[in-house]
Amino acid sequence: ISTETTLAGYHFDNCFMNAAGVYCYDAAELNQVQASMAGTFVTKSATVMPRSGNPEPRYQPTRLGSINSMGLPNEGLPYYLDYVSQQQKAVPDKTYFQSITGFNIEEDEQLLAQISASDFKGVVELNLSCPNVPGKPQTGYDFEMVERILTRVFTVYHGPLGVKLPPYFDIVHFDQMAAILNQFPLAFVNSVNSIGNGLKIDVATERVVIKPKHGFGGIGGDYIKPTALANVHAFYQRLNPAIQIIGTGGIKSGQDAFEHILCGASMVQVGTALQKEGPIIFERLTRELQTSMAQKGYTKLSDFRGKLQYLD
Ligand SMILES: CC(C)(C)CCc1c(C(=O)O)[nH]c(=O)[nH]c1=O
Repeated sequence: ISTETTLAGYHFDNCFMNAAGVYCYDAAELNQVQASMAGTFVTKSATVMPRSGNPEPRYQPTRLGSINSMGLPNEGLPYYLDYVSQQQKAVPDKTYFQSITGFNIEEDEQLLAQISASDFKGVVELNLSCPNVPGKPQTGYDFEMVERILTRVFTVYHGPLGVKLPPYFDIVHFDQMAAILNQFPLAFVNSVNSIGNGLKIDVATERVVIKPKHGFGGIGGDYIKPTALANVHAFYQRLNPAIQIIGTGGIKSGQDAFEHILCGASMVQVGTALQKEGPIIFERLTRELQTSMAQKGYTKLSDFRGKLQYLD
């Protein structure tokens, strides 16, 4: 029974990997994912300049998941390009993901130009949950901006590239976003990023639990699995089949991964549960997915990928 997969034309021995932002800030963290049973890793979203991010506490685990307002702390794109370049030489038979996010179109273009000028041979994940013009919603919720960014991106960058999307909650938004995404030669769409601006309260102290943004932060974990599955399946139903889906959100068991793949995912990313359990989790998740598959007589992911059935 194999949990291998193919994405952007590359083969991966395992369909599990980290979600950007988790266990991917620096070499110390990335080495642990690289040494684990994960099929590959994605770096923390890199920006033009290194960033220290928001004041702590900025991440808190909760009983059912997590809340974070990290503020994009990262070492800057050159640091990650150097690390990936080392890994491409040390472990050449794997393909790596570089996440990036600019604060405007010019920065996106600058980041992609840096990647083109490097020896990077992997896959780019453009994080569209980044802030935009003040007073406007995050990029992923500003549809005209998404179209402008992707038009520019595919004019300047010609390697395999996908986008990390925030969750959508309205069928018309699935339709509108799919109509935009289908215009571009995207390798993949990764749904979902955390559900934005949730609030976790410590009732004993009657206080919020993270410092930035008066305690408001992105929500991950069990809370977001139904939304994640819906976004994965909505885009799987609507996108050109050449655009594959990465499923992220609420995966803490092999069964959760099975559900994402049943909805159409070709790769699954783990955030909150990885943060809690560490990279050893990939052994448990792989074993549990294989068990789910065995119980149903499946031997490979394509036996059931996207085969969610309806009641009609
Ligand atoms: C939320 C942003 C800081 C604008 C982007 C980076 C990011 C962060 C973060 O660095 O706070 N956290 C998430 O859960 N998802 C993200 O995409």
